[in-house]
Amino acid sequence: MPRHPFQSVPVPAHQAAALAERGLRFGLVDLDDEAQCAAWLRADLRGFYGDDPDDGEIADRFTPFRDSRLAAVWDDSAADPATPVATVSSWPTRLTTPGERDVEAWAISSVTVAPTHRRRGIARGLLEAELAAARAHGAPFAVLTVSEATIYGRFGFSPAAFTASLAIEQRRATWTGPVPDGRVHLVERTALRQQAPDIERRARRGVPGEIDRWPRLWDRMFALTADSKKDAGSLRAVRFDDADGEPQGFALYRVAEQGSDFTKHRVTVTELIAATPDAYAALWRYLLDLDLVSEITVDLRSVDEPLRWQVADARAVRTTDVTDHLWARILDVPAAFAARGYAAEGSLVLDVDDPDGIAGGRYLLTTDADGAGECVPLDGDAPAGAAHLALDARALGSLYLGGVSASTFAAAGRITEQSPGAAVAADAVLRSPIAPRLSIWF
Ligand SMILES: CC(=O)SCCNC(=O)CCNC(=O)[C@H](O)C(C)(C)COP(=O)(O)OP(=O)(O)OC[C@H]1O[C@@H](n2cnc3c(N)ncnc32)[C@H](O)[C@@H]1OP(=O)(O)O
Repeated sequence: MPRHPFQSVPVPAHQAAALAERGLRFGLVDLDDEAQCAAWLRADLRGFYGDDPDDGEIADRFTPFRDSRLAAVWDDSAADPATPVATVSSWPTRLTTPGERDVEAWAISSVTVAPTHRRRGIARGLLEAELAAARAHGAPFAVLTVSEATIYGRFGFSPAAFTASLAIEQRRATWTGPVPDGRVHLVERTALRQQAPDIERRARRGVPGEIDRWPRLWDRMFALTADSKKDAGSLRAVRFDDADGEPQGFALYRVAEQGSDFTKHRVTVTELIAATPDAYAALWRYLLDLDLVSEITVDLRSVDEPLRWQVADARAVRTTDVTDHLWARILDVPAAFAARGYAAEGSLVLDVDDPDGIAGGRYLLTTDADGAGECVPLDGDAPAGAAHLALDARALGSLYLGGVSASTFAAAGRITEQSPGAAVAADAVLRSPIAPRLSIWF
């Protein structure tokens, strides 16, 4: 039985009919049909070149999908008709927005089309059906993380939050930041697993771009799932408790030897989550003080890490990669803009072009000095004094979390100022003091 109503939102009849004309069956996976679920999982893993799971692994690996809506395309004329030739999964999630707010978003994942069936418009059918399902559910956004940056723009998605990978030359990175009260404890990872979601919930309130994590993701992060247990031995866990003994942050890391020189271990930080600046400082200081270490690497960090400003030699914290990570597709402009906070009082008119006919129109966004905003469709002319911009739905999706400036987009020719100085005025209103970031793949 589906556990949630959204899992039964059907695929649109016209999409199913279009694929049926090509001899393909498009529909939802029956979550009560174990064989169908197993075949869907195998097709999904195959699509990403993952190992084919053995029968004993299937139930465990399928666990998170029990809370998702799963759709598939089957080709009854294929040699193995039971295994889908295309897969997609989706679920509603909370997306953190500027001003410590959040909005519902429709997360899309597991988009695969079998190599034998590619470039015939099947993924287009899946994506258009997902956007229809998201709207039927009432989500103002659809979000995803991408394997390639060239696929999803055509469906109205655009990068909205970014991540950085860091390589830290540990001996040059002498700690000069604060030394907070409280203690870092080496802890047992299964106990920390229970505390981690609460710490993360508090930590992510201030970080636009984060979405809900799910239980199996946590289990995997702590090497507690069948497929991650083999790596459990090398995983180290530390927790920071504040002066009152309250857990406020934790880090997970692995230490590996580099050849025969025992002074040059490499530390890979797999997670560092801090609900307070003290926890952040204490955990980084702990890592930078580890003995016998030459390098610390970490992925999926903010593009604007305070750490850079907490070490003696800022060049010891090297950014090795910056990439788009969360892609967003705006579906309901008034609902989306009512669900974030604003940096300043202002009045913006947005002329939004959306070739898919989803989010287009003229909107008036009015924000007050307390950071609240109201966004309504506007029939007439822009009010006097309002900053007036014309842009497409993708540009709007990128601006939404405050991670890309309107001025940069104006300079890039991606938005047009309809009133002088409109981009700078929009930046004053839309900017986020915390760089948007998403710290997981989904
Ligand atoms: C959210 C996620 O799950 S991200 C993961 C995406 N999946 C993967 O990377 C797994 C490996 N790749 C695949 O499974 C498939 O190649 C997919 C899903 C990327 C594309 O599936 P297809 O059925 O071949 O795509 P389809 O034929 O519907 O193409 C739709 C459009 O995207 C374009 N397109 C498809 N694949 C790509 C690509 N890799 N790069 C750029 N454009 C692409 C097509 O040209 C087409 O453009 P148009 O409709 O504007 O003319």
